[in-house]
Amino acid sequence: MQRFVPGQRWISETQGELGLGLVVAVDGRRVEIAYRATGQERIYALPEAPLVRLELTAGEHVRDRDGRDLTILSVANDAGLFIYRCEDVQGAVVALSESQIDDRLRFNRPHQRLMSGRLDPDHWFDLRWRTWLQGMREAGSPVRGLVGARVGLIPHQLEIAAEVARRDAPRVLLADEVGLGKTIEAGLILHRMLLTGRAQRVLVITPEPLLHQWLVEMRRRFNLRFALFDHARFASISDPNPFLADQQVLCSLDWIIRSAAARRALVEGQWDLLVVDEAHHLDWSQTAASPEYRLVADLAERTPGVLLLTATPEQLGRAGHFGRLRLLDPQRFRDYASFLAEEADYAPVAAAAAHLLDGRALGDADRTLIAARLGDLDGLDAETILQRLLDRHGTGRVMFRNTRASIPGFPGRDLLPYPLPEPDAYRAGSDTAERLAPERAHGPAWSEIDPRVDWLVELLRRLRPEKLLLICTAADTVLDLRDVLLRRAGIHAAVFHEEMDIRERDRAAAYFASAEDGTQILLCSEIGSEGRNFQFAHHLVLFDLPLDPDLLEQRIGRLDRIGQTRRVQIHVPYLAGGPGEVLFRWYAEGLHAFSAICPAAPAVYARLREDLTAALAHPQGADALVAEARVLSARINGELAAGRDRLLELHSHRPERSAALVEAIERVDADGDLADYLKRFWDGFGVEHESAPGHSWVVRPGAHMLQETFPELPEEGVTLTFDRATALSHEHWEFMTREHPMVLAAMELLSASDLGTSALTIVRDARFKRASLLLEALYVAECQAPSYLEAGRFLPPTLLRLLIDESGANLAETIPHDDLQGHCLNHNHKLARTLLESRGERLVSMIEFGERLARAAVVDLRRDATARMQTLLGEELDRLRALARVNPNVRPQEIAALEDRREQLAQALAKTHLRLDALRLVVTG
Ligand SMILES: Nc1ncnc2c1ncn2[C@@H]1O[C@H](COP(=O)(O)OP(=O)(O)OP(=O)(O)O)[C@@H](O)[C@H]1O
Repeated sequence: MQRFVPGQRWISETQGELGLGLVVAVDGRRVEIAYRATGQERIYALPEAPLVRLELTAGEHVRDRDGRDLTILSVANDAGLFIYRCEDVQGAVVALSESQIDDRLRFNRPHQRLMSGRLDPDHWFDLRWRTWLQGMREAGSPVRGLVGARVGLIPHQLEIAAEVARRDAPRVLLADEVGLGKTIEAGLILHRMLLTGRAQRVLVITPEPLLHQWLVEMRRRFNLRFALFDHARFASISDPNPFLADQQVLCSLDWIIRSAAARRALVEGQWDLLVVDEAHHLDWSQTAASPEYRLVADLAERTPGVLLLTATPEQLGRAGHFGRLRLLDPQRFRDYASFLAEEADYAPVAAAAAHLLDGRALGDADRTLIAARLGDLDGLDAETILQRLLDRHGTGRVMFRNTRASIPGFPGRDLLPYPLPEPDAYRAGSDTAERLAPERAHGPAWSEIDPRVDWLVELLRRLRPEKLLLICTAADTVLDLRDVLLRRAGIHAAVFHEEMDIRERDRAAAYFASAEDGTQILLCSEIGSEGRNFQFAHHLVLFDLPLDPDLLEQRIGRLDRIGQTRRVQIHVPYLAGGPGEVLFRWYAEGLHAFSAICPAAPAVYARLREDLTAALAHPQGADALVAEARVLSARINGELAAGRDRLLELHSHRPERSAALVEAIERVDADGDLADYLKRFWDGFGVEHESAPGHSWVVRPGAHMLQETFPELPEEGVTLTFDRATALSHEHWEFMTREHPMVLAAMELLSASDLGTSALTIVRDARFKRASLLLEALYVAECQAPSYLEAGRFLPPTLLRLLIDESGANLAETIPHDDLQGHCLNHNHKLARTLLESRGERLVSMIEFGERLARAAVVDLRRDATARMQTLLGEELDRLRALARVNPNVRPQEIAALEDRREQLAQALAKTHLRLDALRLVVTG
């Protein structure tokens, strides 16, 4: 009789699908086994329990409960438990008690199963084969991580994501203009990095009003479930560092700054990737840095990957911009004065490059200017010169900025000004600030005399039922407006301001968004002007105007963003004759900032700030101010358009590259294989599925499921679609791609199980000799390496299919898997046994033939993968080294990391090993 000891691992002889069992209790007559992978428990009577002990030997591969891949070096016995001495992928030696072995261990030994007559239906063997093919396709795909997101294929976003995610520890500033999809770009980058294992611990920090939107976007578009940390959650986790309890964390900068304990824990959070949204709030000057800045600097110092997001990188001036770049690379951006000098030095070169961009030849002066940077230009075509300039461009490698001008599809915007009489009470005795914001200077009674109130009531009536978003500076104005609208006109308004908590704000935004019973208007304080998505509305009311032009653009960007279907109507009421009119004219006639983005606005504002202040105080100076602003902004816009911004844009989006990405994703989308594959899967597991209207499927647990649950399938079922366009218009349906968690988990479930690892089929086909044997063997070559190395790029788990005949020849090339359809013998145990016993010896030698062939094939695979890796990383290294000589943006650590990566990959690929995954004996006749 076997001696059972708690902690030992056993396998059911008759129900292998239960998975790997763990002895949890034993007495003289019974043993209790828990099968944790399938959530089952069984009690067996002793002594005849139908169980086989799991005994691994040196050289075998195993995974522990923490997911570490280990190779067994030797085995010892400690009071009835096997203790395996193992080596992990980094070469460290560890001891592994058998009780700690991953419950989902693949303990299948296909030849033993086959020989002992434990057979599965053919369709499982078939599904195993298809699963490996799917996995190989995914692992080797150049668009891995970009396919599974529920996003439209917008070229500039895909290119930025592919470029950034490719880098070792990317540290970049994503600075596309407002509403062009920075959140989507960040999501794509982290989706790809998570999927390939390059990142596991991700921290996203946003301003508080954007928390929920991020949470929802990550879940809905990328299937990423972030844990939203606030004070309550932090306090409820008793771990020494509560952040370590979750891998993907979202929290607000506001909360972190308030809580010293949370700040300490956050900095110790061991993140792989840090994302900071609305990063222009991180204030820095040469003499001081804000607490927010200092916190992010601490985090950025300890985190390999950093993405900073801002639509208005220079909102708080050039120094602040430099400060943010410094967070990304403190060595490169060490000194503000040299940064400014370098930038100034660069402008004429970039202006010269603009000639090339326009297809014009370089004049002598421009040629000399560029040659001074690039060396001899003889023999170089325009494309090469531009390429080199891009590589050496000042902030090129760390900053990406796309502008609306380069992205088609925005419907445009119209300005609708409304001059209104300024009440006498506002004019008398008020200073400029008070006249500019009378609603804040005159107490709650302001709404009784302010003409903007009646105007608003009238506008709402006229536009009903169209929705309006109103933005003003202060929460008090929002509250006063809400009251007066209700009192005077019976209009209910939703409000959104900083004194509401996050749930109240989200509720208000949803109330406004609701098409059926939502409010017509949402009254927002400035807090609503950042990051939020309100593009379902087409009317924006600017109840007052901010002084900072970036803030104005943020406000307009709530509606003028991707997804807007109509021209945005910008309604601006202002009080005529006073500073309100001056400010309006400054934007409307000086900067033309309402009708389109004015890239020059921050620079013009910086230069004419004092003149603006003077004209606000003395409105008669407005004409001169507006004229000056018009000339200056035209000039600066012209310079920007002709000069370095076009280089930056080109660097941020190279159409030929992004077109290739779009095409590759479209090819994957169009491939119908996935639907067919999943249907087989669902059929096998007893999951019900039926097609439903509008390119959708309804999938739900069946009455006779193979196991209690199917991964990622809720009890009530789901509606899903394989079609991207449908998924975009039906956001509550699952978008099923090969990167969807259900697909990945199902594949993992099958390949980790025993299902389909041994089968026996009789195939009647005139092409084959009567009663001869063919052995279909599925081998998998696997390179076990730490996931950050992305060894799968060069050698994904690779399926080797062999079809061995009795003479030892491999017929796999001539007879494809799909040709071997027949009658499987899993229910005819008697015939199966007779066959296996009578042909046992032959079978053993066929297995040996197969083994030899597979080993030889692995040598080739290893060699080819290593050569591919050396070539690719060698080229990348050469390029980086060449670049580092001329562009200080290339960090020395980047080069060292790449060299190290190449070395580690070479070692890992050399250890690629072979595993027999499944066997099928085909009897022809
Ligand atoms: N590829 C895409 N497919 C579908 N929707 C998209 C795509 N890109 C962006 N959007 C939508 O367009 C809007 C703007 O995108 P996003 O919020 O990422 O822009 P942003 O640049 O971060 O904006 P802001 O500057 O306001 O912070 C969002 O509603 C987003 O969901």
